[in-house]
Amino acid sequence: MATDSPIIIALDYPSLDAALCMADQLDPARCRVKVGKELFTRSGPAVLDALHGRGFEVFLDLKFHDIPNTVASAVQAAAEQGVWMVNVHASGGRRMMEAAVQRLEQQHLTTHLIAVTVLTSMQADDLADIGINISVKEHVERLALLAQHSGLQGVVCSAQESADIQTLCGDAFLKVTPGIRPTFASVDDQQRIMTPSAAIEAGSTHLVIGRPITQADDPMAALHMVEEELGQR
Ligand SMILES: O=C(O)c1cc(=O)[nH]c(=O)n1[C@@H]1O[C@H](COP(=O)(O)O)[C@@H](O)[C@H]1O
Repeated sequence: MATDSPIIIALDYPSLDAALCMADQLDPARCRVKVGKELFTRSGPAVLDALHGRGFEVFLDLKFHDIPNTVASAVQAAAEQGVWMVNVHASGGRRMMEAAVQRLEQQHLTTHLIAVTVLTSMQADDLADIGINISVKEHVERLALLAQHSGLQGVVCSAQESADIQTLCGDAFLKVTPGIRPTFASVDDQQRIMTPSAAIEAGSTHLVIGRPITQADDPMAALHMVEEELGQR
């Protein structure tokens, strides 16, 4: 079931049962869901089947980063399981990203392929630690352009960079932004954050939201507040 909502709920849970308990409270007409490393490592492809069976479009967030052939094969495996979106790390480089794009094209697979630029938990000093001595903004811009030139459909970035990327890469290029923090939520381990409405205003096409909803005392009330902030309810 396709939805127009920009909201993607991060199902960061340690078991299939816990993830499905949350999914069963959600409506696939009102949001998409994201399966990440913890849940997929514990539950395997069964979680994808269960979520697809409930009508959800799924973002499989495994952030592949490896040699080109390995990443192309992993992206193909994800797409063959019918996921709506899958991601790689842009820092894996042009040849890695191009190999993944080519593989999807060769296999006639239409899964959206996007690239992580700089993780939303990172700041300039984290980049300096790994030998990158330019600003977060410059590095995100560089990786977004590289992803676009490699044929990807968009990037994962912080909403703080959405406006820049919109200017550089255009409206149609997807800006999938975690680090979303409604005013009622705690910041947790995120660094480059924005509220849902500010993120959309800045040009984000999709908002990834986890703990502010999944760890709320009343997750459905928290989701409702986000939808109200976005003028969806
Ligand atoms: O690719 C991602 O989804 C991702 C990239 C990034 O830069 N930052 C980031 O937080 N994420 C994911 O987005 C989700 C954010 O969750 P919360 O911080 O709980 O809202 C987590 O599942 C992260 O793994």
